[in-house]
Amino acid sequence: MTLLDTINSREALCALNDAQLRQLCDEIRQFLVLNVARTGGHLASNLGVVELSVALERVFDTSRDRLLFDVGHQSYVHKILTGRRDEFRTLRMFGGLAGFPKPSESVTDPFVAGHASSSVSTALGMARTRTLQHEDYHVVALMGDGAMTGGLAYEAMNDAGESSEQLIVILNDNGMSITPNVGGIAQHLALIRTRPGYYRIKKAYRAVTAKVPGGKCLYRLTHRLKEHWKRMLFGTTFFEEMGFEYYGPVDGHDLKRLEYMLRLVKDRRHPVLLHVITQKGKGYAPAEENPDVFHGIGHFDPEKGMEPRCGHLPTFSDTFSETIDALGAQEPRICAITAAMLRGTGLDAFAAHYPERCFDVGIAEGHAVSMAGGLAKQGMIPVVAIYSTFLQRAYDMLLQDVAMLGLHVVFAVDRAGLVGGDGETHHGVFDVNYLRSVPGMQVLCPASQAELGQMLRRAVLEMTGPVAVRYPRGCDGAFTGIAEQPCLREGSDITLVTYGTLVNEVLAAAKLLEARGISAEVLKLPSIKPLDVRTVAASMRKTGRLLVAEEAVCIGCVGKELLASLRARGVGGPVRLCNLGDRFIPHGAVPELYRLAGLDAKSLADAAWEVCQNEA
Ligand SMILES: Cc1ncc(C[n+]2csc(CCOP(=O)(O)OP(=O)(O)O)c2C)c(N)n1
Ligand SMILES: CC(=O)[C@@H](O)[C@H](O)COP(=O)(O)O
Ligand SMILES: [Mg+2]
Repeated sequence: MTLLDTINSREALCALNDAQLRQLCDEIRQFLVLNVARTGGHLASNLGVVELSVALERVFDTSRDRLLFDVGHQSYVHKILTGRRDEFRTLRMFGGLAGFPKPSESVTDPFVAGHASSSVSTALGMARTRTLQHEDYHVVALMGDGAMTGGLAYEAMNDAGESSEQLIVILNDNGMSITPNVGGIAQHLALIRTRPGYYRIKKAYRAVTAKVPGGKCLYRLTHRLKEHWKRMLFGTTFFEEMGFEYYGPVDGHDLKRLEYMLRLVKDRRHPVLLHVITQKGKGYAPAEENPDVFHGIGHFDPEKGMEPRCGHLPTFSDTFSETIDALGAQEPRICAITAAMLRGTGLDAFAAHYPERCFDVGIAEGHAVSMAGGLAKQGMIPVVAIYSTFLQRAYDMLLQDVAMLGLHVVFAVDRAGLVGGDGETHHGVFDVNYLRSVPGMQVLCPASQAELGQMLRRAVLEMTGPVAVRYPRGCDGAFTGIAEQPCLREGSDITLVTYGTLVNEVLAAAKLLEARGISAEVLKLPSIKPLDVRTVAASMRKTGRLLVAEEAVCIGCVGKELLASLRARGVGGPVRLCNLGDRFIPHGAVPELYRLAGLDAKSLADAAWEVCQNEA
C-alpha cells in the first residue's frame, strides 16, 4: 500500500507532514508515468505541476472554491487527488476518465476545458457571480505560459485587472508551449525569471518591518513608497500594468514556499497574479529531456521512455510535412504558419529548412489567419496549418481578412473528423459546416495520403482564392490510392456518397451489402465545396436511392446540401443522411465512436439496407 493509496480526502492530504508530502509527490509522479505509459495522454505538463497541484488542493477547497485549468491537459494530479485515482486505468478511453476537466465527472471540475487561453475569462465570470450573489468562495485560474500567448488571455486580463474582483491567476511558467514558447511574452517572462530580487525585496521588507515596534503600521504607511522603489529598481511587470498585483517568481517544485505564497495571495482582495516557475516533465528523465515528445504521447515503455517504433505508420501529418517541405524548395513565395503546433502539424521540417519563411505565432489562430491575409495580399503564398478544432477560433478572420478579398491562402486543416482520446473539445467535426459557409472557400477532402500530396500541390501551385485541404489524424485506411473519378464502385440499388477517409467504412459497407444481395454504388467526393451534384444526380437517377455518410455534425452537412440540390433538379427517392447529429461526441477510440454514431461499416450497411426496403 502506498501513501497515495491512503489519500482519500482533502483532510487526509492536509494532515501530511513535510516528509510525507515529499513522498506523496514522488508517488504521484510514479503513478503518472506508469499509467500514461499504458493509456497514453498528456504526461510532461502533469509531471511539472505535481507540487503545485498538491499545494492548491491543500490551500483551497476545490469542491467549493473554483479552480479553472487553462487547456486542462495538466489536470491529472487534481483528478488523482479528488477521488478519481482508480479511474486512471480508463484514461481517454470510451466511457472512461476524460483527459480534460469535466464537470460531469466531479464537482471539483467547475468547467470544461480543452482550448487554450480562456481560463481568466471564465474565472472572472465566476468571480463576478460570486460578488453579485454575496458568496465568499475563491476563484483561481491556472494558466501556462503557452496559453498566455493567446489573445483571449489579454482581453480577460485587461478587464479583470480593472475589475477589483478578488481573483487569483497562477501563471505556470515552464518556458514551454508544446515546443519552446515564443514571442514577446516569453521574453518578458524569461526576464522576470532572471530577476527574482523582485519578490525577495518584498519579503525582506516585510521581515524587517515585522521586527520593529509598530511594524505593521509602518509597513502599511510605507507600502506605496516601497512599491515605488521596487519599480525604480526592477521595473514593472506587464501584469502590474494591467492592474494585477504581481507575486513571484516562486519555485514551483518547492512545496513549502508554494503553499506559503498561495496562502498569501488567497488573502488578497483584488486581482493577483502568482508567477510560478516549473520544469515540464519534472522527475522523469526522458520527459525532462524531451518535454515536447512527452507533451501528448501514445502508450510507451516506461523503462526505456520511448514509444514503440514498430507499427508507427506514416500519418497524414507526415505526408503534409514532406509535401510542404518539397514545395518550399520549388516555390520561394510559400510561407508556412503554425499556431503553436509545429510538431503536431508536421511543419517542423519546413521550419528547419526555411526558417525565414516559417512563422510560429503562438496560440493565436486568429492572428495566424489575419497575418496570412497580409502575406497573400502582398504576393506571398501562405499555407496555414491548423487543427480543425483550433481553426474555429479564427472564423471571423477567415471571412473578413481572407475570403472577402478572395486571397489565395491555403489552409491545411489537420485533425479533421473524430480525433479519439482528446474527445469533445478536440474533434474536428464543425469545419465542414463553417468552412463551407465562407463565400469563395474551396474545400478539398483527400481520402488517402497520396491524394493529400496531390491536392496540396494543386491547392498551392494551381488554385487561386482561399482553399482548405482537410485531412484526419492518423494513417491511411484500406483506400491508399488516388481516385481519378468519384465512382469507386458501380452498383444499381443504392448510391453511397462520402468524402475523406470515411470512404474506408463506406467501401466495407458496400461489401457487406453485396453479401446481402444489394448492389451499392460508391461515390467519393474529392471536394465538398464546390460540390459535384451532377455526378451524384446521375448515379441516383440510376439507383433511385441515396445514403450520404459523413464525419461531421448534421447542421450544415454536405448531405443536406446534396439533398436540396437533387430535389431542385427533380431527382427524388428514399434518402438517408448518416452523420454525427446535433451533439458533442465524447472521447474514445475512433472505431468505437464510429459505432456510437452509426458510421461504422456495419451500421452503414444496416442503414442502406433499410433504405433499400423502400420503393425507389
Ligand atoms: C486554441 C488552442 N490552440 C492550440 C492548442 C494546442 N495546445 C494544447 S496545450 C498547448 C501548449 C500549452 O502550453 P502551456 O499553456 O504553457 O502549458 P504546458 O503544456 O507548458 O503546461 C497547445 C499549443 C489548444 N489546446 N488550444
Ligand atoms: C492539449 C492539446 O490540445 C494538444 O496537446 C492536443 O491534445 C494534441 O493533439 P494531437 O495528439 O492530435 O497532436
Ligand atoms: Mg508552458
